[in-house]
Amino acid sequence: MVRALNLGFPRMGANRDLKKLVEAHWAGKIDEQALIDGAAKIRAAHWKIQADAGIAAGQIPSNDFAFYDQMLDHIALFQVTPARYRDVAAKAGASVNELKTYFAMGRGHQNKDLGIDVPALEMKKWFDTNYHYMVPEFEANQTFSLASFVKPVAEFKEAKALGITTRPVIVGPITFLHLGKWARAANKESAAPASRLALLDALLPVYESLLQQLKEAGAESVQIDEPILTLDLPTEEYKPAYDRVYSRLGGILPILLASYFGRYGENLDRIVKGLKIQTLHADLVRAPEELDALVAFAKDAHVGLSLGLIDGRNIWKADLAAAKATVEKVLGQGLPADQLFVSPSCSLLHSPHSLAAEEKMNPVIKNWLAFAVEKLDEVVLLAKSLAPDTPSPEVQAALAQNRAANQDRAASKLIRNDQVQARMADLKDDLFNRAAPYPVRAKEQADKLKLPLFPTTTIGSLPQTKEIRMSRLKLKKGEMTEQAYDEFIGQEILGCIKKQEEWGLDVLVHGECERNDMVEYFGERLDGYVFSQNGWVQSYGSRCVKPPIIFGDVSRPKAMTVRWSKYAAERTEKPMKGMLTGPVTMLQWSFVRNDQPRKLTTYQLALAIRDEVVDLETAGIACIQIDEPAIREGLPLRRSDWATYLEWASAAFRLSAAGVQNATQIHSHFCYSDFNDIFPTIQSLDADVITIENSRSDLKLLKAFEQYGYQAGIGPGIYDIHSPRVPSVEEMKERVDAMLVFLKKELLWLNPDCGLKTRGWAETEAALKNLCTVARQCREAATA
Ligand SMILES: CN1c2c(nc(N)[nH]c2=O)NC[C@@H]1CNc1ccc(C(=O)N[C@@H](CCC(=O)N[C@@H](CCC(=O)N[C@@H](CCC(=O)O)C(=O)O)C(=O)O)C(=O)O)cc1
Ligand SMILES: N[C@@H](CCS)C(=O)O
Ligand SMILES: [Zn+2]
Repeated sequence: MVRALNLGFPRMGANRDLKKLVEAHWAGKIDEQALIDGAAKIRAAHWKIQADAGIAAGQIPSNDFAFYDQMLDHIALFQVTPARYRDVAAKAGASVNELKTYFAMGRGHQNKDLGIDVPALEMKKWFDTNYHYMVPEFEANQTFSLASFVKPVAEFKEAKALGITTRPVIVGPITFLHLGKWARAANKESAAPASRLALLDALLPVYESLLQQLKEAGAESVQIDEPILTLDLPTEEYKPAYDRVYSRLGGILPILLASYFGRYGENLDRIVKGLKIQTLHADLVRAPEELDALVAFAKDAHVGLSLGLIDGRNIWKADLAAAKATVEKVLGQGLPADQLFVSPSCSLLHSPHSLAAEEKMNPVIKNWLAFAVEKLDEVVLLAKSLAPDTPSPEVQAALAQNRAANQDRAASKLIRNDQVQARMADLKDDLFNRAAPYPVRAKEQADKLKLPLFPTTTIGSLPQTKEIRMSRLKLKKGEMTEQAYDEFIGQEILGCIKKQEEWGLDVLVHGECERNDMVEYFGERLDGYVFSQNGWVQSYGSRCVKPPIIFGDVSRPKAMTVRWSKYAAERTEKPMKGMLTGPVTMLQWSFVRNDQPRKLTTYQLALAIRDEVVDLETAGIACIQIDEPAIREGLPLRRSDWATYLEWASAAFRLSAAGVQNATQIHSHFCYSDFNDIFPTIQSLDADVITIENSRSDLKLLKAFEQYGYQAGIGPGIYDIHSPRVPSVEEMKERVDAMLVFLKKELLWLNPDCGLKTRGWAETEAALKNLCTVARQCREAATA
């Protein structure tokens, strides 16, 4: 029998229960025991959903739960907690336990009375997803040991007590080391070895002990996630490491080795071959072309295969007939059915919980979708359809429904817009380029905007207070009229303008208070998009996003932002920045149609944004920012695939921006500063000003701007907004002076990092006042 298997389930719960639980705990509204009990209830509910769906015994994951992040769980489990967090516990005494230390690593910890002020660990994108993980930090002489609370064992036992046999999931040792970094101090000491794999000797015994404990607790197998196997890896270094790890761990428990988000490629032959594993999981949604190689590998190595045929990264119903045909092909090649599993392509962490709560969605489109709970049903249905005996009438009916839904989608008039198609067929080259080169534009912009040296601005959003979010909730529930909501938003924008004028900022923003999210807001206003009521996906910690869904050709029925931008611009003498989300980020942070290449969808988005850019200009907006924070995260995981992506991503941005006059200043923003490997692409965007998140990065990264002779405006964030800490004038001035080593003063803009929406007003106000003081000091120094 081919069996149904799952790799991971979304943690947040049907109603973002985990978010509410941990945030209530952080706010001091519930104690630690209530948090722990609440989390156990969420886990129990999720195991039951999977068991009830029919995921086979032993194929349900455990330890996929985390209060904050799975990598952070491993940091705590292996006691890799950096000393500064252990100091928190020491200073705070008994009031700080393991869980508090865990949250301190996730979100930082401040207690002025006790002299504690530690920022969070670094956070990074999890591969090409919109999920973020906490980066483990290693000392040169790092030691590892199991914490007294062995979470994977505890959760396995917890499920077992509920009558559910699970397979614990752990992040593999090589992925754990690869995704980590050397602590700064270790970096400085030349004693730090070149490769973090040097730490394997110390780490491996801890994994052995963990697997041993899992075995003693009754686990029959373990899932080890090694997603770095989809990356380019230096074989000569990684092959011996993988051999060593899996020969030792594979001797303790049967291993399901899982990689996802792409192909194994040459790593299959060069690294995975010969490893002591029982089953190999492959993402056949991202890499269907790899099937034959996988089957040959599995036969040769006598290894089972988990065929990841149900898309864990998107929300479309699977084509179960095609998936069934794929499995039958594998069976036809002589792989025994009892060594075959059908599964989601990756953990369902990246899928929203369930469609059940979607009461308002167009039922025609809803019928095309599957969220996590529905994906489990697909996996199980696929397994049942492969049973040797004739499928039951229920199975046949469900398969027929699946076929009908996919046929309905393919033939639907809803997905096609002839006007969009006509524009797409007529994309002339000049649409992709500004009328004049940068130096000409810069002069016209300077004449128009008359900005001082070191112009100051922010990245767009200002604090989204509880009051703003509650007003939006009331509007949604019909408890507030649209008129009252609009009046409220108008007042909020006015407040934002007054504050910015008072502090002395040069280019103002309206504050984005009318937006729930920088992608969802636009998705709600574009045709070809549908949005969910409850399709939340974890982004980091307790923060979630609700990606809108692109189901058809994208177009803009009417202006999306002009009303509030114009309103704001008319209420100040200072330039007001229009604020848009760029086409690549719209694509990257949405669920995207899978029936045409992503490039075409991005160009459609670019045309819609282009129309908005032109309308903003017509409305008198002289600076327009097109945010592209996700352009780098969209980079394919394999270097050989980069060039194609970068070419169309850059073209899409230019298509969105190039419709304006020379005197209109196009800004763009990126949430990262390490451009070294894609700098020519950044240059090719031809923006007039770029702002980047930089305060937590090494200033040396700015060297690329000098090296490549960057000539346009550049605003590296001069303070970190991720903490309520207010940076002093001196501290920011020092940072600006250090930046001037790499950047010409004529090009430098002064701004904070992005994301002020997550901050409160008190610290925002104090920090931005200081930032304006720094600008004044810089100007005085430059003219002295
Ligand atoms: C820049 N980032 C973003 C990414 N992706 C996006 N799609 N958007 C981004 O901004 N990826 C990279 C980073 C990730 N960073 C963040 C930062 C912050 C959040 C965040 O704050 N998420 C919020 C949800 C935002 C939202 O949609 N808010 C709605 C309110 C929804 C809601 O919860 N309402 C409550 C009532 C209100 C209340 O009690 O506060 C309810 O319905 O019960 C809105 O403003 O209307 C979060 O809370 O998780 C995400 C990613
Ligand atoms: N304009 C957005 C960009 C976030 S990446 C903001 O300021 O929050
Ligand atoms: Zn950003």
